[in-house]
Amino acid sequence: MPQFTHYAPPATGEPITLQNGKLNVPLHPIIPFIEGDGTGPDIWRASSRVFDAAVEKSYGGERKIAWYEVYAGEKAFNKFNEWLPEDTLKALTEYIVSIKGPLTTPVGGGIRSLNVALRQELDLYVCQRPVRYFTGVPSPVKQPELVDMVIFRENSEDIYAGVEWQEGTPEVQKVIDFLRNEMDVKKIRFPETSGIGIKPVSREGTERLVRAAIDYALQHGRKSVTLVHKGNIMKFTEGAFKNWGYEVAEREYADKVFTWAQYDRIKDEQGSDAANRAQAEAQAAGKLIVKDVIADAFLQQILTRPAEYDVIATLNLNGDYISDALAAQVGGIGIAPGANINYVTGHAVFEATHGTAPKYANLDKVNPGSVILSGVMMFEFMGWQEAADMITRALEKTIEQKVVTYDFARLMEGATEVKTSEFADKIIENM
Ligand SMILES: NC(=O)C1=CN([C@@H]2O[C@H](COP(=O)(O)OP(=O)(O)OC[C@H]3O[C@@H](n4cnc5c(N)ncnc54)[C@H](OP(=O)(O)O)[C@@H]3O)[C@@H](O)[C@H]2O)C=CC1
Ligand SMILES: O=C(O)CCC(=O)C(=O)O
Ligand SMILES: [Mg+2]
Repeated sequence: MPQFTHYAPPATGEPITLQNGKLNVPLHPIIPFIEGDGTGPDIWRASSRVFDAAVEKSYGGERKIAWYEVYAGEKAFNKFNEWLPEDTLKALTEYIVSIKGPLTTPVGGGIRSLNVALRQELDLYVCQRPVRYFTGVPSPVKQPELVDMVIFRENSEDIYAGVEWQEGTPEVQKVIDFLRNEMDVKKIRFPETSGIGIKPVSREGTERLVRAAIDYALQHGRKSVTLVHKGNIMKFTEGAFKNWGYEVAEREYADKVFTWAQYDRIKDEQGSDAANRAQAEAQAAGKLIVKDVIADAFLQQILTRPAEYDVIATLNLNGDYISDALAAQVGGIGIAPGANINYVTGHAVFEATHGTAPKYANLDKVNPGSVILSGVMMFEFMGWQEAADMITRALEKTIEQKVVTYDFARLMEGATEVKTSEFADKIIENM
């Protein structure tokens, strides 16, 4: 057990451990949580009551979470003069499964984004974000129920790695000189006034992400995994992501998948009819289809043909944009959950897709649904399926009763608008 300097774990409760690649969850697991900034405290107060009630009602007192508050963001800075204290990293590492609210990005600090820093420190290489429709939620599209996707966003590489240099600094000048003088780069349009960012995308990073997406799809009986990329332009990063994705699928899942790369090879050698036949046979045999689409086409097709997409594997920045776009399509960011996971070490930090929504801080106003559904994902990850299902059913019922927070109420006819805390009360009542 590591030594904690400022805040120690609760006296009762036991750690979750990893044994032979499987999580071992005790009856009273210690689970660290970060309340979050802005609307985080309002949302956490409401969500944690829902979690405790679901566990109590599902297991009659036999199981109970020992919550362990750890600090990051503004609360950590105000208490300890640090944005991301060492104790927090130790706790998230030691106790394996944790949950957090949204965190503000410090202005002018050394840390670019606390969220990205957490993902990098724990090497949480998958950002997993399921997107489905809940009956009754106001949506801007005609058939939101056709959206049922799970995004696997690469969480450790890409332009998000933060390798960039500011315009006008000696550092950026050095990089530009290197590119021009040693790498024969002639295409930087305004070299004297450019900032430069570097986009690393690796074979290992791609393979572990695509592996996680395929494993998930196979375990959950999904029909396809789509690699979303902009490889026609960024050939050695996003294009390589596509190629490496197909390679790992064919190499490691040969008897379980049929890829569009295979389709193309059959088409080249034997013609379209043979390729279509091969794909139809693979589908009839229950094989998972691994396909790809260019990111801009994907963003229009999720609106025009959402039923064609299922599990999505994509790079970091594409995944960030796609998460919010799909969340909006099924009714908004207020109910968009997520998780940052390392499927090898078992480490997982659950969190909403949205940010701190600072203009609503301390108004007890915003929708806690995203964090509540992130908790559902956490319970599923822990194998506490009964608690997860109880929350999902109660949330569905509450929305069907049109008891909703402001974000849904403003778009729904006949809705009863409630506060964050009252929404949680109603969910608990509906359990
Ligand atoms: N993982 C994380 O911790 C993340 C942190 N951030 C950080 O959050 C801060 C604010 O970012 P910003 O770009 O404003 O994005 P936000 O997601 O915080 O807010 C944008 C808008 O989304 C809507 N919204 C967000 N959360 C909710 C909710 N729970 N219920 C209902 N509506 C909601 C609101 O819309 P409306 O105005 O229409 O009511 C809000 O104004 C930044 O510092 C950013 O870096 C951002 C993303 C993720
Ligand atoms: O860390 C941040 O401020 C933004 C992160 C983000 O937008 C996301 O994870 O979706
Ligand atoms: Mg985002």
